[in-house]
Amino acid sequence: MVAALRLAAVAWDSPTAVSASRLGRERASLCAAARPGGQCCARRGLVLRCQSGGGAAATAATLKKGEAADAAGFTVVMKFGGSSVSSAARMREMADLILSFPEERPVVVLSAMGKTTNNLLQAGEKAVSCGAPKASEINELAVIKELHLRTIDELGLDSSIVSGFLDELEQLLKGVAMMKELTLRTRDYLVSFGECMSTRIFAAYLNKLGKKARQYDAFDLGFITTDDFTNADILEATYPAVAKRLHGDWIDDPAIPVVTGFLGKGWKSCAVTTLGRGGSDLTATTIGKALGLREIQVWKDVDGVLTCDPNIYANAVPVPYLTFDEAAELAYFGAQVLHPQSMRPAREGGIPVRVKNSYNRHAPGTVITKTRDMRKSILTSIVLKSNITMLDIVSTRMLGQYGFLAKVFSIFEDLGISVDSVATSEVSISLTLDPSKLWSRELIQQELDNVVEELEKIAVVHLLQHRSIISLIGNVQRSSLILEKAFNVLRRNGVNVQMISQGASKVIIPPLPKWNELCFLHMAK
Ligand SMILES: Nc1ncnc2c1ncn2[C@@H]1O[C@H](COP(=O)(O)OP(=O)(O)O)[C@@H](O)[C@H]1O
Ligand SMILES: N[C@@H](CC(=O)OP(=O)(O)O)C(=O)O
Repeated sequence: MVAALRLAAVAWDSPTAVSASRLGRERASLCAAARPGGQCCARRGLVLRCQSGGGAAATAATLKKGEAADAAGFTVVMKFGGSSVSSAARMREMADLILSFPEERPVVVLSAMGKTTNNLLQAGEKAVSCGAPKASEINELAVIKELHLRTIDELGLDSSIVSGFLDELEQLLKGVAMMKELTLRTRDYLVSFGECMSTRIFAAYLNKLGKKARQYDAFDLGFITTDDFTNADILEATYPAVAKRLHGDWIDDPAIPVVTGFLGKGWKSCAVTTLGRGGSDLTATTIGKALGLREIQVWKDVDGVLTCDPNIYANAVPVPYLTFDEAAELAYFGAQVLHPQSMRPAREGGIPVRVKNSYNRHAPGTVITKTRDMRKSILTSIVLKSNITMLDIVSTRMLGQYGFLAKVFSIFEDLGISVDSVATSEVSISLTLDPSKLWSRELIQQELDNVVEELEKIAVVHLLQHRSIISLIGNVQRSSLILEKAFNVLRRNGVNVQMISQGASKVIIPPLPKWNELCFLHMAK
């Protein structure tokens, strides 16, 4: 069972018309890419080379589990997050870690170094208002340059591996400053520099160590996505395309693939897309499914998935086993440790996911599989999601019950806003909104105003902001025990629950308003 406490969700998005094509043409340039044998590959500008129908070489069938290991020699995906590749020292350790498993034939997936993605986003925000002459002086740009050049230097590599990217990045920020806007599309292109650089550095370093490696940009490898910039979904064509390319390259010239996490190519726009924050986990599980590998390893900076966020409760301990459903609920309801969509390919491919600590490689970590023995399990994990927006919608009975529910959800569909958790009675609905679908602060209020205005045509609406959701993920067979304990704690702490729901997956409990008024307690299996 899973339980979650939600207080309030706030997120925003800018549907600003994409007007980056000129910028794209201006910025499209060729940058050196570290490849075995010193070859260079072309880096795309905002618009990538596109194939008809978005199918992108999707001719091979996805390999069944185990087939790829025989055919191409790959056995596992090893994904290293930003904290695992944050410096030259960390990159050395990760190379050593990979080489310490000589029996494995890994596909390596990397995130951007350290906080690079955050720095790129901040640099972009600053560029919008700083004016073109000042764009080169943005502090985050200097931090990014310094980190990558220092890493290259400390690893004894050639600065040309990243210098083209750094020049292009500066140009791009000047372009943003000139345009005075940062569209979602440009934002994705901007953050792609992080993964493009980290993978090139790491592949070059492995090559320097004599371990043949080949760098891949996911958007060239076959990751085809929807055109939902900043939060794109992976399309089915990705699996056969990725399998065909990795397999074919291995047969031609065996080398460890080092793939950019987080990135894809929009099937209509052919532009760089990103899979949402933390999306490299999804890249890893997608490759695992595409190649039918034995295991997907996700290397983090903690000893696996913990009983709760260690930043909230320092004594959190690792959870040894989870099911895909539990892990997905946990991630969806706010645990930062895994990307919410990342379990789907692993579940579909039946490939175990192991969450490991790159700072403590011998710790067993968490193994995530389809099923597990739940007999001794009570409460597995607690997740907090803050800054939740909640709506209480009470029917004015102008429509019948069916008509009322249908109308409410069609309003959300029309406005493109995702609903997170729902509790209903005959004449009312309480629901929380998914913050990840909303991006810009101004727009969120505008969008909320639109929702409320539409809903008020058929209902009395109360908008509650700055709520939180506590999700309790646990054994639904023990739900009464879990809820008894949870409510005792909440009562003792003066927290009033405003909404309760249990996920259909039967692994979660949910949200609360401010800390002393729980708006919703969600429970899932
Ligand atoms: N339930 C949880 N279990 C483990 N880590 C959690 C949990 N909730 C939040 N976290 C945070 O997630 C971080 C690990 O994920 P992440 O930052 O994505 O690592 P990386 O960037 O290296 O992939 C931890 O450092 C921890 O602070
Ligand atoms: N670099 C991206 C993608 C990612 O997955 O990062 P990490 O693995 O460090 O969470 C981000 O920061 O969102």
